[in-house]
Amino acid sequence: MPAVRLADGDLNYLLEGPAGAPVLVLSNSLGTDLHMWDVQMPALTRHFQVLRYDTRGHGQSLVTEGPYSIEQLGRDVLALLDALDIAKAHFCGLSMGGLIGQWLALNAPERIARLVLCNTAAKIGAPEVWNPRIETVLAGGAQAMRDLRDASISRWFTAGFAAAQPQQVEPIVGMLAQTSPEGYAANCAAVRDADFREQLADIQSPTLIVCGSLDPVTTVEHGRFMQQRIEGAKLVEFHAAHLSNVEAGVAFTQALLDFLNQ
Ligand SMILES: O=C(O)CC1=CCC(=O)O1
Repeated sequence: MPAVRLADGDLNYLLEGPAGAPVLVLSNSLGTDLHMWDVQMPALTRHFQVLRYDTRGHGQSLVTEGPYSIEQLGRDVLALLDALDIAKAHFCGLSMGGLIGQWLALNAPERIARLVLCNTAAKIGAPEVWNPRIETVLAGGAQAMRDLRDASISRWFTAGFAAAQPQQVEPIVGMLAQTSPEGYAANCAAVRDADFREQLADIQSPTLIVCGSLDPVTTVEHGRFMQQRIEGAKLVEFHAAHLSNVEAGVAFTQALLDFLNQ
């Protein structure tokens, strides 16, 4: 797979779709990789050059010493755009990817055309959630990553979807088992430390907020909080848990296309 050389390692990416089409960047959630977007790709690449990448600490990308920060992960995206000579792009991020999207829209607004914030919040969870998880994976390594499986499935998918669609669920949870414990812990710290609640009103990019009505992590209320503060933001809600792009696949992709093609 292609990679861009950063100062401290290689960032893995895929760029697919017709040359000359507008660029859409897709940013993964914690414990997944760029293949979390596979279900969206056939439809999106009819309209866009889709640039998806493995966030630092995930997939085939560099794993450097943690803790990371959302600013660091946002600067990785800017380095990726610079390396590929992309001046401006649409950005769609889910959960941690949505935190990266908020940082980019606030700190590099000239690079972001339209912004899609999926299953995310201005602040996700509390240190009491993140610190024990960080300690557990750093102490337990690969086995601890495998042990996250059941709890992760129950946050990421509704019970009905997980039971009915194992062929969709298994590849995603497989990404978690493949994630470096050090990378995962470093990204948990980035999520723990991010808080955009006081800055949301400064976001100027046209914004779509996507929520899962059964998301136990980043709730519809978190989505409405963002919508109330980002001028003109639209909100759509799907019957889904945290990974709404997988669980509500077709409807999610259509909402994304409707918004980006406006
Ligand atoms: O804890 C989870 O697995 C859900 C989550 C929080 C941030 C993120 O990207 O995913």
